[in-house]
Amino acid sequence: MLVNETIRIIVAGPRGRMGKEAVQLVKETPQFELAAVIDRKNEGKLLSDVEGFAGLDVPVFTDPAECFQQANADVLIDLTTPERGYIHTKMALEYSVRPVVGTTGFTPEQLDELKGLAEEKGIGCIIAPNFAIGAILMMKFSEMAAKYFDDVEIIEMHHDQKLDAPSGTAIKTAEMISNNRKARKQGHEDEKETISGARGADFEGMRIHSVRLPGLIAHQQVLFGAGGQTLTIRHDSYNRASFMSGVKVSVETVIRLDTLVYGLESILD
Ligand SMILES: NC(=O)C1=CN([C@@H]2O[C@H](COP(=O)(O)OP(=O)(O)OC[C@H]3O[C@@H](n4cnc5c(N)ncnc54)[C@H](OP(=O)(O)O)[C@@H]3O)[C@@H](O)[C@H]2O)C=CC1
Ligand SMILES: O=C(O)C1=N[C@H](C(=O)O)C[C@H](O)C1
Repeated sequence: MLVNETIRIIVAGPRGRMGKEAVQLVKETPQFELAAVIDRKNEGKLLSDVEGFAGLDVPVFTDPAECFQQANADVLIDLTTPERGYIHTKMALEYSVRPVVGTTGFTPEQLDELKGLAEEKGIGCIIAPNFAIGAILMMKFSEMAAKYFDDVEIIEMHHDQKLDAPSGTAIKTAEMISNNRKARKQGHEDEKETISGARGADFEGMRIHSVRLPGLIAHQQVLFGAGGQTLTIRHDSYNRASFMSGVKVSVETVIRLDTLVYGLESILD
């Protein structure tokens, strides 16, 4: 694909909190064109017939296979649920539509399978647990800090409509920290939970705590501790527009990849 060509995009989950922002991003970006949407409701309608999408005369598909066959799209942006997102991503690759996936909650086995499929097809796929630049820096700084601090706990805080826990960002942060940290049980060797779950999820001996409250959007603190000091690295998303510059870069980048990239840290300069 030539650099200045229009990129035709399918958005899956257009009525969702992130999907609405993604549709808006596609609408306002001159090089992007909305080709169709995948929505479990409104089959056969135009998106412009759905409340909140005036002027967007693109078809709504419930069946993703039909959508990929008919929409002549270059890229899928998926912002749905772990189960649907995996199905959509796999199917998009099978139809040679490049996925940009914000949906979290995929298993390591699913990620491996999708990577294999992208490579078999020789096309790009980006799966990004967090599109916000500040969150990517938080993860990178945490990876750096782990060279100097052996003990770390992650506290992620989200709105109470979130389906997956821990968040995709928290898992990715733990994975990046583990590049510089040896797996090791933290805390007292004899510690006991008197209420189950008190110490959070266990990732190679470091703990991840998930907070869910109305009023929150997406927040994370990475706490490092050593003798006589702590270091706190924190990121906050106060709205969902904060994720959209990362979605835009991902769409522009996925076109020229021939493999699956998991996390935006490797494609940002
Ligand atoms: N990578 C990143 O930077 C970010 C990622 N996310 C992730 O994005 C995903 C979406 O988040 P969010 O927008 O808050 O969630 P929402 O619940 O607001 O939106 C999800 C959308 O998916 C649709 N959907 C649900 N089930 C199905 C199905 N079976 N078939 C087709 N569509 C379906 C919903 O439709 P309906 O309304 O009918 O239920 C809805 O439109 C989550 O996985 C979240 O973790 C979120 C923020 C940032
Ligand atoms: O569901 C959300 O809202 C978010 N999900 C992503 C995650 O699981 O990390 C990204 C961000 O934290 C918002």
